[in-house]
Amino acid sequence: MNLNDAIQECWDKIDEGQVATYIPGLAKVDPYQLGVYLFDVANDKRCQAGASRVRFAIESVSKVITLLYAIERLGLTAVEAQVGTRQTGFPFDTILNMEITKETHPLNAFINSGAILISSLIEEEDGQSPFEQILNFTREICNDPEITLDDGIYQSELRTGDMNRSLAYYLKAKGALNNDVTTSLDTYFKQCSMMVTCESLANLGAVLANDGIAPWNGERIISSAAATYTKSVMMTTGLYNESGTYSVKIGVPTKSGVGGGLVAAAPNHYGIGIFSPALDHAGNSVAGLALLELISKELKLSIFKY
Ligand SMILES: NC(=O)CC[C@H](N)C(=O)O
Repeated sequence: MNLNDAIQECWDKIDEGQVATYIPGLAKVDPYQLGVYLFDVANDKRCQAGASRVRFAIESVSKVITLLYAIERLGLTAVEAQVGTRQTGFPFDTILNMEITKETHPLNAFINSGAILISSLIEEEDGQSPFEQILNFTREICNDPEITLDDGIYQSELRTGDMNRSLAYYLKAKGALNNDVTTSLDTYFKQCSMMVTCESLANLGAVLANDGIAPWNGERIISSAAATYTKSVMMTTGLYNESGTYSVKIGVPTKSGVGGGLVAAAPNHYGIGIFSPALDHAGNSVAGLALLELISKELKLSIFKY
């Protein structure tokens, strides 16, 4: 398929969304950007188009990476004991996700409470802070040594992160947080502020699509069980309350971030990274999802159909 034509076809969708304004560093981003990077795992081919080399804040796509890292460090059983795999009927950052259900543990790892909890599971090791370990792991699984923290975004997250603070204190009050509130939140804010490209996310998707093995060098980065678990959770909760909508429309495990990034992993086929910062009401990239839908249909990627 011609990716440039696909971008043209989805371009007008940008006008249906808005960049995230609740984090000032993201409000400044030009909405008129759409980029894609495709990593064909089966045939070891890559192609890209549009704003595929632009760096943007990873935001909630980092929740995939910290989940994988926590599973690698603690084991799947230990992580499953701390966080659920259920959908929520509420936005990703609300305390209702925990208060309504009266559960001690967050419903899943991709709402903010679940992600803060996962970040709290990672402990300082060999003098490396939890964030330093996450950054190193991100560079490895995204095959991108140039990923760094953007201080402007990080400061922005700190300034406007009171909702996340309330979630962390709530978790602490319930006895669910594994580290102190300050460290857990700092790790979370920093992981959201890492700067990636479509290629970095396509590489992450490619590892997941390839059952945990990096297709660029044949080395296993994560266990098969971690890859399977994470893809399942991406399918059911990766696009928040719209996960069901896109399960039907796209049918590929996908995770979004409010920086406009999307990572998709089509098992045994493709790792896909997409960037377009204008978001829908749920916090998902509007043009990005339109483009992913087009790609999924064209390349026959839905896991439910083929
Ligand atoms: N959905 C997202 O990408 C949210 C991440 C953002 N840093 C927040 O905590 O609100």
